[in-house]
Amino acid sequence: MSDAALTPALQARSLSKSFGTVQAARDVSLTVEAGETLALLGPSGCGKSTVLRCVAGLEQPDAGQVFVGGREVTTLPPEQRHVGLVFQDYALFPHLSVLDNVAYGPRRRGETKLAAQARAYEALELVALAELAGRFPAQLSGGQQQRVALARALATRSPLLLLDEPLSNLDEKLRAELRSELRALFGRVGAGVLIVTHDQREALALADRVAVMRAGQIVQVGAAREVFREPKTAWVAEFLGWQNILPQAGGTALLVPEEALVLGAGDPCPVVSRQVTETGETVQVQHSAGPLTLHLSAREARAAGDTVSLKVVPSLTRRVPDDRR
Ligand SMILES: Nc1ncnc2c1ncn2[C@@H]1O[C@H](COP(=O)(O)OP(=O)(O)OP(=O)(O)O)[C@@H](O)[C@H]1O
Repeated sequence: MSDAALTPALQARSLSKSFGTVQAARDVSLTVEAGETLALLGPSGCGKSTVLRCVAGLEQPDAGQVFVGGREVTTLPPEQRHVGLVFQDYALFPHLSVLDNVAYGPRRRGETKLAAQARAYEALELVALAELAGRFPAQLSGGQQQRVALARALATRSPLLLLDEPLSNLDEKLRAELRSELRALFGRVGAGVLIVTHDQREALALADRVAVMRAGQIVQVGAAREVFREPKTAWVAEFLGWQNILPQAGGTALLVPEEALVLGAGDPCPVVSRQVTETGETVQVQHSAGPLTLHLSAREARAAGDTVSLKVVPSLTRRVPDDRR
């Protein structure tokens, strides 16, 4: 492996940033390896965009350092950092063709018109839009415009791509389509990708690793599946969509995954509420361990009456600190 492949695409070291009395980022450190996608995931206002903006050079951190491809860029302006940016409002130039929108960056950095356009074509091919190169932004769908914005970032050939909620302006169908396209695209491009999102599904679908942020700090980082399967605290579990988090004595909580629930065994538990879903029903039952939510198939739902026999397999549950307040 070459040195370039070993050098991380991004290293952020102990970044802190305050706005007045709001500490938007507190001692945030993260690494994005070359070819890796890391999702920065957290609720609205937790500081995700602030971290991204400090990395991009759109915000100057109060403390900490930023290295892109091994080069320190902490005090450099955005255009000298060699990063590709894609933001929520991916504002394309309306008066330029798709090709010229994508060629704009390379052109500004001094490439000849021909070289810049060749590079733009290459980037448009990566996002499967080369045949629309002659159109103007107003003649494209929202999803196509978003792909042009991506192509524009790809045309920079930066070792690091920064994406802030890149799919948030699209409808659900397009989001689902682009999600799977993006993952394949990131794989082909080989750049490191830092993607900011508050959408758990997006993080799981797109990222190799996930860093969960809360109130300016990273509270858990790891392989995406591992973080979703093994949240370290009750707050992280709740944020990631876990439904069965039972408060316990001593400031802890019991995490009960669905696979720890065995239907048809154990005590009969009263059904407290039930809701029809696409695949069956979601029911809440009162178990001796506490209230539990479970998803029943249509057949199981038909068999369930006012009570459901339910056993919790203790070895599949986990006790974690309850830090939700
Ligand atoms: N330029 C600014 N001036 C003042 N406060 C700011 C500024 N930018 C961000 N903040 C504050 O810093 C905190 C973190 O904001 P940030 O935009 O980084 O959060 P976020 O996690 O990206 O949120 P969202 O998902 O809603 O975009 C918030 O309390 C926000 O109000």
